[in-house]
Amino acid sequence: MSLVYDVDAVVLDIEGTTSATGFVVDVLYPYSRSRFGALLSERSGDPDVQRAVAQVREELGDPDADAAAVEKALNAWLDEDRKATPLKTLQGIIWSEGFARGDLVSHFYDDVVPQLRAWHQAGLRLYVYSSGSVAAQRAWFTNSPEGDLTSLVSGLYDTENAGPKQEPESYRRIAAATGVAPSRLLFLSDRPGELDAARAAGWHAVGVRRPGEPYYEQGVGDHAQAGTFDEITVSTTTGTTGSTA
Ligand SMILES: CSCCC(=O)C(=O)COP(=O)(O)O
Ligand SMILES: [Mg+2]
Repeated sequence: MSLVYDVDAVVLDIEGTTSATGFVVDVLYPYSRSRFGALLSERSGDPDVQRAVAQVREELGDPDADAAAVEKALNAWLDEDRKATPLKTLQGIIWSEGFARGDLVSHFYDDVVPQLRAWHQAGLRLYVYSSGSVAAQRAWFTNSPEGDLTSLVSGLYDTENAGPKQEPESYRRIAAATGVAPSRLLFLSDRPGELDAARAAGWHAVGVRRPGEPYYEQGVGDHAQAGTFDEITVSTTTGTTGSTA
């Protein structure tokens, strides 16, 4: 099936779409798991840590949960791969420091970076909307195997600044923030619930189905689908580029 879109911006999911879930789960998750304890005990005065800990306590329904209980909850959510905002905030702090230190280098599928460069060159704006925190996204694009890609990206959205990925309102919020009309936005994701929410907000949506990814067998419902970014032709009749990531 030929996938051709005239839009002004492409919004990218990361895990399962630009990048392998296996890499996130096998490399990034253990990296954060082994560092939650130190973060909670040594950086409890950091405002981002404080905010995330308050959110964990709220989710637990226990305002007095101590550091051990908070760490236990974070590890349980990691085991379930639950995309809880405070978990993602704390992971983002740990990962961005790991990327800056040179412990970590991100992963992109081979077809992704050439296509992002081509779309950017053609005048399309590129945005990211991921459950991973904005700090994690910035580190991810800064520390790619192909060097710093942040100049390709015009903005970063996560569940904290935009809201849950399966709710149409989050996509309306992103459209308003970018100033791009919903009908001029294309969302690429591996998860049908996210594609449904984007479409309900008036966006174009394409499901990316890569063999070996968790949602590959389930498919993307009645959404248009692509196996790689090469299969998606995107052009813009009105767009201009810019990078604010
Ligand atoms: C650089 S973000 C790391 C991946 C991650 O933690 C995550 O939750 C990604 O979820 P997505 O919404 O991109 O599928
Ligand atoms: Mg995903």
